[in-house]
Amino acid sequence: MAVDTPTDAVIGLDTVSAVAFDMDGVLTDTAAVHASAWKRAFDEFLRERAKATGDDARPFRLPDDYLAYVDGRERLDGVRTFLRSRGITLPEGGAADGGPDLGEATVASLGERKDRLFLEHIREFGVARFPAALALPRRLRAAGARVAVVSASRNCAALLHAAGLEEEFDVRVDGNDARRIGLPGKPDPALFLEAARRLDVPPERTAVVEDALAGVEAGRRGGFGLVVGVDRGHLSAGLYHSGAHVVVADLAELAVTGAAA
Ligand SMILES: O=P(O)(O)OC[C@H]1O[C@@H](O)[C@H](O)[C@@H](O)[C@@H]1O
Repeated sequence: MAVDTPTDAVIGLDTVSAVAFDMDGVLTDTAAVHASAWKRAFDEFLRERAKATGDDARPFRLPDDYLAYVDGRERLDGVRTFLRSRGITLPEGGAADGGPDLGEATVASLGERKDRLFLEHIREFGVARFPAALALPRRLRAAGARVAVVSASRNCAALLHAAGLEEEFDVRVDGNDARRIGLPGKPDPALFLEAARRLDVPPERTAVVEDALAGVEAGRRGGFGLVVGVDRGHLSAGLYHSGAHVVVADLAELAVTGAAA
């Protein structure tokens, strides 16, 4: 992806009139919770597999494996993409498939194991939102812009509720919609395009705000008017490389100018 000259950290409502926000790592402080649940699920599987086959048991690396193969992707797509990076293919399995037993390990059972670990953590510790996660959508709506939340997660509605953000968006497109309507996950732009369609604003007049490389790539491939990368770690160069027009460390850095028609 070509790297443009970075633009200012400004959402100008003369050029865009809607903003689509990713959730995990952008609005809610949950990217690290996903990452550690993935690590526990994959490491257990890799250890068991190595015991049985003598194969490579290198653990899931944080943050590299998470950022490259799992972050922003739909749950089962994350399982497949990481396993592929280790040359491992598993049967798909199904909803009733479970059990951490090596003989029964499937794409679905690994995804379910991770989801159990993720939800255990959320139940125990709750969901924190970033301070500007409330202020920025409110500021945008007050200026006449429409706002959406777009997440690969099937837990999106529950997390928005737990973070006190469920009333703050005009439109939500999440992992359950993706499954129901058959939309491909990020880095495909389908989820963001669906949000723009529901907002009734063309992509070129919609901004995307994303922390994941796959999500930034989706925004750029979808022809969105402004793609903002949110760098919560040391990912700035990667976000620009994936197509971000501008990268900020937090939503609070984004200024809003003008008013939507
Ligand atoms: O397993 P869930 O809650 O449906 O989430 C799917 C994915 O959702 C994304 O938002 C996260 O970046 C990923 O880490 C996560 O795996």
